[in-house]
Order: sequence, then C-alpha cells, then structure tokens
Amino acid sequence: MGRIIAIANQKGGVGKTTTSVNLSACLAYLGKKVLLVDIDPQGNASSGVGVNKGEIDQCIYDVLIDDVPVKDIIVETKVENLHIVPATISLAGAEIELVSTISREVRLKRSLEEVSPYYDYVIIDCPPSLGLLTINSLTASDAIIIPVQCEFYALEGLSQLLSTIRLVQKHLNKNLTIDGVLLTMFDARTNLGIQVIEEVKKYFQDKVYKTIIPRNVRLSEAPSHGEPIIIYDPKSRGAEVYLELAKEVIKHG
Ligand SMILES: Nc1ncnc2c1ncn2[C@@H]1O[C@H](COP(=O)(O)OP(=O)(O)OP(=O)(O)O)[C@@H](O)[C@H]1O
Repeated sequence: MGRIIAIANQKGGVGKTTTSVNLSACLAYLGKKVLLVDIDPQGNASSGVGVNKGEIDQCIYDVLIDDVPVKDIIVETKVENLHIVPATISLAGAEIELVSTISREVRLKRSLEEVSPYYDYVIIDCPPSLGLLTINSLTASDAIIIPVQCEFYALEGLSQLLSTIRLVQKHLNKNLTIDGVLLTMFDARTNLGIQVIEEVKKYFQDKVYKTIIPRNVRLSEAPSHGEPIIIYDPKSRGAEVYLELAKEVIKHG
C-alpha cells in the first residue's frame, strides 16, 4: 500500500501547494511512483504540474459526489512516475454538497483504496479550511505534513488544526500521525525568521523537519510554466531543498 500524506494547514498562502507539487515531483525524481491528489478548488496543484484545467471533463469532484472511480480521472504529467488526480473550480460546490451525503467523511478514503496499492506515495494538497474536504483528506491519510510560514503569526491557528487532527484520530482515523512540520518561505536576512524557527521548534520539537524551505523566486515562477521546480530549474536552491525534504520523508517510512 502506498503511504498517503496530506499537506494541510487551514491558513492560506503558507506553501501547501508549492510543497505538494514539488515534494511529489522530487519523490518521483528519486524513483518513487507518486499520485498527487488536488483537493483544493483553486486547482493550483493541477496547473502546477501542467494540467490544462479547460480540457478536463471530470475531476475529484465527480469522485467525491458522483462515485466516479478515481482511476478514471488520473492524468499523467510530464514528470516520469508522477500522476495527478486534478481539481477544477467545480469542486467549490463539494464542501456544501458533501454535508448531506452518506459517509461524507470517508468518501476520499474509500476511493483512494482502489489506487493507492499502485503507488509508493499519495500526496494530497488540501484547501485552506478545516471543512469536509480537509476532513476527508485527513481521514484518508497515514500522515500529515503541516507547512508553517516563517512570519510573525506563524503559530496562529495551529491549535485549531491540532484539535481537528485529534478529533479525526479519535473518531475517523486512529492511525493518523504528524509526519512533520515544515518551515517555509524562510528569509535568512531577517531576525524574525530565526525567531519563528526557534518558537516552532520549541512547540513541535523533533516533529520539525531538518529541511527548511527558503524564499526562492524560482519556486514562485515555476507554476506559471506548469512545471515543478525539479524540471523548471533543477539547479536552483528551491529544487535542492525540496529534494532534501523528499529524502527526509522517505526516511520516515
Ligand atoms: N519557498 C517559496 N519561495 C517563494 N515563493 C513561494 C515559496 N513558497 C510559496 N511561494 C509562493 O507563495 C504563494 C503561496 O504559496 P502556495 O500557493 O504554495 O500556498 P498555499 O498554502 O497552497 O495557498 P492556499 O492556502 O491559497 O492554497 C504562491 O504565490 C507561491 O508561489
């Protein structure tokens, strides 16, 4: 069975999609078979690996709401070993429609069961909320990666995320673990970034990844070319650090 990892934090703009796309591509580059699941209605992970959302008939919405088998909507990407389950804006309605659906919290888990044996890793890019799409992702996952942006309010909102994780562990998925907390968009020129690292390490201790993702302009350019950093600029610092992260994730199991 593939290891299923959700990239989650209900705070917006902390680097969830950048991490989902580039961790997935780096795991694939290291020879792992990877399925990236885009469950964020913005669909940025899909365009980030080159999917033209205008050409997509069915997406994760149809899996969650209309029971379309997930294998029918998997798309190959230009990265060898990396496939994606895309999302389009139609997914925006799913949060409300799921409320009245039977087994609403376990729909993603059940649909991934049929494909996860064919992959080494399934990486889920969650939306910036703690609604049913994120709950479905945490219920389906073995582990969670929490990206935390190195900024003043870094820890704000994390207690809400942690209590959601505890609720999911108690009622829906007792096997869910925190694989790690990932510090993102670090700027070595500011004292603030260093203070945030200390604060996050004090709180999460050995759960913080050794790899810290710096601000890197190539990482922010790559999505507009529909390419993960390992293809867009393999020699950049951004590519180096996401490769380091992929190796750390592989070491965890
Ligand atoms: N390490 C980095 N260096 C430079 N820019 C970055 C880095 N990580 C992310 N960004 C940029 O910051 C913005 C937010 O990142 P991203 O979309 O990955 O966050 P997110 O948590 O997925 O956002 P949302 O909550 O909206 O889904 C994007 O424009 C992205 O290109």
